[in-house]
Amino acid sequence: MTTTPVTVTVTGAAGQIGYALLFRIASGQLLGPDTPVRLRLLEIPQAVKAAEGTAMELADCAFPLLAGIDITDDLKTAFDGTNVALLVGARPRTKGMERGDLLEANGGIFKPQGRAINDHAADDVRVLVVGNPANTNALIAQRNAPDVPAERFTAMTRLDHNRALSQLAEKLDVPVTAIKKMTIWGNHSATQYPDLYHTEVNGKIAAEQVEESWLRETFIPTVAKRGAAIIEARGASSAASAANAAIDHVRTWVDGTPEGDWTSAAVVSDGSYGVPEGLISSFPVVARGGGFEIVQGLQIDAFSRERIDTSVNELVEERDAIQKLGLV
Ligand SMILES: NC(=O)c1ccc[n+]([C@@H]2O[C@H](COP(=O)([O-])OP(=O)(O)OC[C@H]3O[C@@H](n4cnc5c(N)ncnc54)[C@H](O)[C@@H]3O)[C@@H](O)[C@H]2O)c1
Ligand SMILES: O=C(O)C[C@H](O)C(=O)O
Repeated sequence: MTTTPVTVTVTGAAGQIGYALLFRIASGQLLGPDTPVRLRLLEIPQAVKAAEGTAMELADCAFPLLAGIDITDDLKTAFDGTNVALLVGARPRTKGMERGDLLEANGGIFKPQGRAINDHAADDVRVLVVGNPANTNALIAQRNAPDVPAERFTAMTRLDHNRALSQLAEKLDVPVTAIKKMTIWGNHSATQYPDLYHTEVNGKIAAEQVEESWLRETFIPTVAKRGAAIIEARGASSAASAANAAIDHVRTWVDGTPEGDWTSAAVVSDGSYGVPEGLISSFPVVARGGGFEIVQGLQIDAFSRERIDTSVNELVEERDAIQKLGLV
């Protein structure tokens, strides 16, 4: 067993995702059964007491791998020496709020967090942004952390990826383990493009095993609008499945993707597949040697091209909006 604990910072720790996430991190599901973790919980002052309650419950679990918990509303303390930063807390969209207002409100959160990560985090810090709008919040944080290698900032589309696996497995009546090379392209929003033209089910292309009408009229909208469907059904946004996807994302990032498969993550574009350089967009990625690499050389048909462009254009608009607001 490694003896030096890894410091994991979770923002929005008193929220619903925080509650579903922290116990799994402390039990070793994020970094494996041999790695002790020290948790740093960041909350706004009004929610620090609730975070303290969660910390009491964490203590009551007597997790052997939990080396300590700090709770704070101070950014420097939260990110001091952090190795893994899970940026979950965000300003939700409320009635009457325009997209620009949402980006501005989140800029007030992710700009200072990016700076604090830049100034205080460990040299090997890895950042996963979960709080919405996740891709653009990640871009704000990344651009405000110029000393941290850009590829350490990612945003979460693993939940969309997992949703796509599950929908396809149900349609074809196969276990999810029969499915490889699923891809989510673009933004974690309703414009995202879940792509079945490269996905393999038992070694054969998935798009050739389903009706085109199902793929276009059922599969894509079901995956892309699943978040809204959960909110409608639960009266609250997805929490346990979002926490699960965050665990999957970091675990894959650290451990690597299995041979012959890939996953989806929103990473800084290097211009691959016509996605403007610097945007944080979802791609098919493999994880190797502790980093994500965009899968190269896939043929993109006209239908997929249009779908990818639509989602990427939305990201371009969000980037332009945050530039105008002086957030990056
Ligand atoms: N990327 C995805 O796939 C995905 C999936 C589900 C939810 N989400 C998003 O994750 C975010 C969190 O969801 P939730 O259900 O846990 O929300 P929640 O409202 O239950 O919790 C959010 C928490 O963040 C805290 N917070 C707000 N501003 C903060 C700040 N500046 N610093 C630290 N903490 C702060 C709040 O006090 C609150 O406790 C939302 O933006 C949601 O839309 C993303
Ligand atoms: O919180 C939301 O708006 C939805 C969430 O991003 C989800 O995909 O479940």
